[in-house]
Amino acid sequence: MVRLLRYLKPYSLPVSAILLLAFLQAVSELYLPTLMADIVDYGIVNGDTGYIVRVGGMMLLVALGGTLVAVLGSYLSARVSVGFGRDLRSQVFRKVQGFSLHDFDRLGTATLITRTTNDITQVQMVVTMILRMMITAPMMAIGGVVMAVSKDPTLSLVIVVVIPVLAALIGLMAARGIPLFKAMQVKIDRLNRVVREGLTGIRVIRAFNRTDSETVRFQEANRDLTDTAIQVNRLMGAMMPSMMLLLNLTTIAIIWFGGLRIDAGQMQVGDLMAFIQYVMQIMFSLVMVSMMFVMVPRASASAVRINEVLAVEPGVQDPPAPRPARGPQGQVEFRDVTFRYPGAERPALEGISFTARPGEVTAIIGGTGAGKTTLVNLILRFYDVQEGAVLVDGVDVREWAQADLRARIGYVPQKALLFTGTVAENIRYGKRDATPEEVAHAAEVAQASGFIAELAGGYNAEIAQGGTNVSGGQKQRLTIARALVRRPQIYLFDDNFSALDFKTDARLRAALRRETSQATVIMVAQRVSTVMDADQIIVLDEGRIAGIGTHRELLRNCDVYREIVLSQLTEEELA
Ligand SMILES: Nc1ncnc2c1ncn2[C@@H]1O[C@H](COP(=O)(O)OP(=O)(O)OP(=O)(O)O)[C@@H](O)[C@H]1O
Repeated sequence: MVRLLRYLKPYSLPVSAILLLAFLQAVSELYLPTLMADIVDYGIVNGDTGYIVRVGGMMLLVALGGTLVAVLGSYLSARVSVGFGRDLRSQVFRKVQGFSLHDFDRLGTATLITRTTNDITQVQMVVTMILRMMITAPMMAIGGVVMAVSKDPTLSLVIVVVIPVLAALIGLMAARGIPLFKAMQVKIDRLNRVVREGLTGIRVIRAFNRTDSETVRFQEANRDLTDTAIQVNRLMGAMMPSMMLLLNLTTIAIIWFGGLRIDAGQMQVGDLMAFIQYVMQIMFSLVMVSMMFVMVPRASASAVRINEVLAVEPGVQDPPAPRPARGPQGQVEFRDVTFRYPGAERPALEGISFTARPGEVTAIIGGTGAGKTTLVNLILRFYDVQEGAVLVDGVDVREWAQADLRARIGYVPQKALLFTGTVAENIRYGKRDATPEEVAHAAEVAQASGFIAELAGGYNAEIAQGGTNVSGGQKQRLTIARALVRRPQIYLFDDNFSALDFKTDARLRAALRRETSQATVIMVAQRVSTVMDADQIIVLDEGRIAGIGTHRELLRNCDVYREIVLSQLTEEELA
């Protein structure tokens, strides 16, 4: 929690102002009962109307001043804590953006969302409280004790009895409340995860008639959170009445003993009235502190979760002095690369060596799980290799600045992903300042212009969240256009052609050949017809290279390739 407070640094000026205002507010509140006591003891007892008016006026002024500083203090602390929350959220978001894919796999998306939103809100709320109470509450408590003792030391014994009872009550509440608050955050995480899966997987859930079981899963998570929230609220609900009971009992005790002292002529009525108010102030400030005791543990549970994210050292980082590229533009080379996912038994890729040259098409073919996507991910440096090296333009990808490396690459992921926005905006994602002509050209090459023209609004047609209002093949072609518009030196196509029919696939590849004649093209594919005219084909089999060559060469000397070809030919012939 304390570590997060450093994000308050930019607000040191308003924070100082808030603390000063809180101090003034406490002084004014502590002064008021004394003025009131004076009115009663001197003004009323002596019947001195002039005195009453004078001191009454002063009371009004002090109260007005107190109100003003309180309003200003609240305003400033609201601004500071909201700003603090905003800064922290963007810091966490920036950090998460820099995560390697390992970090994402390890933490999980649902908890990252809760941590960026709900957890930060918890901390933000406590920051507001701390700002408002850090000065006020101790000052009111200590000042109240001093003032009460100065009014009547003997009657102050009541405080000595009441405070331990109050402390015990607060301790009891904290002991029960803190574990509950910690549990709340974990349960919110769980609910978020269930909701996310339930919403993103809605098609699969419906297709498999699992709506009921998903609803049950949601209800369980929901009920679990609700039960804990009810327990928390029960506790908070019990807290206020018990505190008020104690306050009222204390007032009765003070009036009782104070009355006896007034009877005995040892105390004045005004002083008794002031005394009651001071004791109230002491107890209220202790209640405020107790609220802090309850809120702070919840926020510190959140703070720990936020710090966990901020403390992650991204697995993939830029080198201190990135090396400029040398060698031919766009060349990709794998030098004896071995890569293993954390916790995996065997490497996903082992002893991979090949070179993909500019002006050539390098195709990668292999069964499912052969390691094709992994290979593409290594070129983008989504992961770092354990052995060997991946070189782009003759420089190890670990020595590149990640942004420079990726700026040279036009990547089309296996799972087509579009963003909310128009068709044109989605294509322009590849190049922010692309002209309408460039966008249209990219769409043309990607064989997307035909269906875009048929969309209501054409290039300005809105894409729904996740691209659900276009077909799988159309989505794929838009993601290809997005990569083409960059005109990069390296194209990475991760199995994007299987979603297309044979005719579109062939047309697209012919158009691509013209467009990418100078660039290095690496394409993962499932269909032999897609890879047949590639300059070199790499056959992957269980993470190893089973053969490299042209279609003809491989047919002659690579069993795995021949098997793939035969299996597909038979399928096509049968069809
Ligand atoms: N994030 C990950 N964590 C752990 N193991 C993974 C991860 N991603 C892939 N793997 C494993 O690595 C191996 C290679 O996977 P990869 O996705 O590269 O295969 P692929 O050839 O692209 O398969 P497909 O054609 O089905 O897409 C598989 O055994 C897979 O289970």
